[in-house]
Amino acid sequence: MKFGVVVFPGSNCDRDMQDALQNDLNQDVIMLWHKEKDLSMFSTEDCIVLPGGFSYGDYLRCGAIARFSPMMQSVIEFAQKGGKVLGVCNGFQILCESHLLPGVLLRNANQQFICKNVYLKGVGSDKALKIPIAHGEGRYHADEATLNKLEANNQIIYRYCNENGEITQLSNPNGAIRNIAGICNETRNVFGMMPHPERATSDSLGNTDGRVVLQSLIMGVQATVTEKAALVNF
Ligand SMILES: NC(=O)CC[C@H](N)C(=O)O
Repeated sequence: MKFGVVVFPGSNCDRDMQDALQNDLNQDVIMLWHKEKDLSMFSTEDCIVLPGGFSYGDYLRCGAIARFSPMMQSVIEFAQKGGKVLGVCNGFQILCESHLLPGVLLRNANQQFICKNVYLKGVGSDKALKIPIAHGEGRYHADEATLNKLEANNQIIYRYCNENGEITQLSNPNGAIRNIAGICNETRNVFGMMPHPERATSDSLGNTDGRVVLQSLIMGVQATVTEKAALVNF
């Protein structure tokens, strides 16, 4: 499995993602400039990553301009063929703006940029993962019908929780509806999350919980059997 990491003007987590995948998880990584369009070196077993950052300075809405980059047309076609796509933070915002994932990311409830460690729970898992967030527009929102569909299809992959894995209002850092931190599409090949697993993959960073998240992409498994069911195509 190969990874392609798309670099937009204003991306700032592209090198972190490359480093985490290459050096901490021993994967092949190709960096892709957003003005390019060629994804012919990737098969549908591979994964294109849209990293975090401030593409186009977050003008209009986060991700609203990056969505029109030439590379995004190829990413959309790649996803439609069943190729795997992961969007982290700004990448998640771009995936929602591109309609590869349902819903939107709104300004945080407290109107502040929030940069801290939070806890996440994978669907069906008891273990809380400690992963950093760093965003100003991370409050996931969708209409009731979409949310009910996401729940029914097990598409809500990660929710904010407390240290003990309890999903509470206090453990929700940005006011995201139903504590949603990450979702996947119906066909389970496009995945977006606000927290940054690539910032938590090495002992030198003092946290390796992000490895569980990225490993699930690589191995096609999640930490638990239930999570595996939820991420069946990963
Ligand atoms: N770390 C990031 O990707 C930041 C995302 C986006 N620019 C925001 O502030 O919401």
